Amino acid sequence: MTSVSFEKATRVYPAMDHPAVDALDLDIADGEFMVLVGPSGCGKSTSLRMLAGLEDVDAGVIRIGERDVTHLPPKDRDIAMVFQNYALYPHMTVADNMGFALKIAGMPKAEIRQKVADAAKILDLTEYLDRKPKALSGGQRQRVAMGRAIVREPQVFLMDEPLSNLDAKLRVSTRTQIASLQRRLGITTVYVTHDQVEALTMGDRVAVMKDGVLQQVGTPKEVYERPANAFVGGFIGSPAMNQFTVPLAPEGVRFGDTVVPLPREILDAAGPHAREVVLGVRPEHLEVLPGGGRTEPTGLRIRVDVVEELGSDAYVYGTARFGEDTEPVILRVPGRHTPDKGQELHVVPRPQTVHLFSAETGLRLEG
Ligand SMILES: Nc1ncnc2c1ncn2[C@@H]1O[C@H](COP(=O)(O)OP(=O)(O)OP(=O)(O)O)[C@@H](O)[C@H]1O
Repeated sequence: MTSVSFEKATRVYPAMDHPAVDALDLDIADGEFMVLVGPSGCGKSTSLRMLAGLEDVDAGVIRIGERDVTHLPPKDRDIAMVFQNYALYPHMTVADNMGFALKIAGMPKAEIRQKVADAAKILDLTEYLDRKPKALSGGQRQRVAMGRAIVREPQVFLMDEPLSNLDAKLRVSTRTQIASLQRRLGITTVYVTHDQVEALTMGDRVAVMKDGVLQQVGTPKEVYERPANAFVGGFIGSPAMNQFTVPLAPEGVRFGDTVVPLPREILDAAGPHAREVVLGVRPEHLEVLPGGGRTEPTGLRIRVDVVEELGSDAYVYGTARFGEDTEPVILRVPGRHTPDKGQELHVVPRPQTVHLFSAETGLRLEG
């Protein structure tokens, strides 16, 4: 059983006014693929480096399985790390790069050869074993870096943005390969990325961080469907969730000249003194009201600025007017109903799809 746990793990770099990682509590199960995700500077690499033993832990404890590894040197942790730049030795062949750690550990040559051959087969690298890294494509180099980690049969894989040097198309295919390889090998993996799409498509669970603080841990579906706060709501999902600060009405929230009704428990959760809340609506959950009817159109008025055709769907980038203010809005509409630039639309959120966050704390308001 190789679980990993961070227990109030903290790293404070000298000269920083807040911890780079602030009392991180995170349990990763045996065999789990956990993705740490967040914007640049949120502390995800520092968390991974603390787990690897490459960074001091100023407070708290880190465990791999039952072992307290907080102050163990990297070599005694039974981990293998895949770095962003792959860190391959240019003068060595692929086979020597992959077997290097085993050679240092004193493993007999025949055994090394066998392990390297097995890993090369899994990674489709057999025909490249005698080449030097410079004679490989970016994707092949990435696989050699993976191979070097696999041959060590570690208890835990650590990966820090391992796809960032690949072009967009290769990144998509490689992330599927890594995720299925991890599932086949069943080795507990901690993976760092700033790319939320990568996080959602690869992770069994994702841990979202901001400013050194863990915001939410959950399955991709959980963090997408029930973001714990406005930050997670805005960070997870592409294009981003629309967020509007709107006034509360007795039965719901005022959205343009329409009241969007909300269940009593959610309104109560906003608190007796709240006058405003943050309404989060994903682009696919804003419905365009039919125009040209006899009744006055209601909802929120939006002017269309840009339309991005995707074939089956289109993204509509517009501007909404809120009293004196204007706010950018993104809608996803079926391709056959694409509006024109400059057109005015009236939209309302589909019932049961809105997210409500406190205007003061940003926390999700629950019923
Ligand atoms: N060696 C260091 N000395 C001082 N500050 C550091 C050091 N390494 C990182 N930091 C700071 O700690 C914070 C967290 O950095 P970290 O590299 O963990 O973030 P990250 O989320 O991985 O970002 P990125 O995606 O840009 O790599 C940042 O504010 C960064 O500037």
